[in-house]
Amino acid sequence: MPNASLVIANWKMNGNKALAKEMVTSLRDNHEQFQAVNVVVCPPFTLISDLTRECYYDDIAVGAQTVSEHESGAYTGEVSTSQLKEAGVSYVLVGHSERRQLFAESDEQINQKVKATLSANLKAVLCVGENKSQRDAGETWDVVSQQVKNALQGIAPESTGKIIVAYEPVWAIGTGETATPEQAQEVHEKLRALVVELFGEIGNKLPLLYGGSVKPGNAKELFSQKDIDGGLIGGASLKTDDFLSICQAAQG
Ligand SMILES: O=C[C@H](O)COP(=O)(O)O
Repeated sequence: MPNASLVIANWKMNGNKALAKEMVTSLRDNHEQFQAVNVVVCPPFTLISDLTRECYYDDIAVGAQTVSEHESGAYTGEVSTSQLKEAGVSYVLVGHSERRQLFAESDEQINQKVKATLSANLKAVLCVGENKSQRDAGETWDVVSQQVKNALQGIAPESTGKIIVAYEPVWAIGTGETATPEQAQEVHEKLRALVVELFGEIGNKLPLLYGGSVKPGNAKELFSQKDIDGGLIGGASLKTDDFLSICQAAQG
């Protein structure tokens, strides 16, 4: 039976004002069906104010898809943690595989972004995951564990309450090829042990999300796995009905 606590929508470079309104209206109207689930929507920067304006009296939080590791200054095109905070953001995705691949974000930069996010008292959603060739070579856990260790280097256990880890196998992102619940659980179980090793017992409370072609049809089974506490949803979060079904599946 699913008992997932957190579902995050990542709209990537999609969406518009109409979708922002439609999504919030739909989540609001159906909220009693997923009361036990924290729902976060991460739109493009330009739609953050639309979402925060619509959500401010609801139990829906707004997130950003990335952030600068710098506080302010001559970084054309970047957005800082304090600017996000002022805009009403409470979650930040850090180290999404598209940022790593397409924008060459390094482990060191991701570590700085996690630190900047936590210092601003925002929640950091650290994204990790192996690509197809790494999985085929049997390197999944080496890759994932190293990404987690590098990103969380120097983070004090006191910050654990503001960290979420999202396991997103790159080969499952936007491909329709979901990790099986067993494949996902296998990595999540190791992730659970790793965060306990890094932070102590409090690591047992750190939410571990699965992402990668989560759909209404597979969400319930994925969310039923012991160490899967919710999902990071891409494509299906752009369709109001699908996203709603996934939020309902999280509650069980
Ligand atoms: O951040 C979300 C993930 O990249 C998953 O995307 P997807 O659900 O379209 O596979």
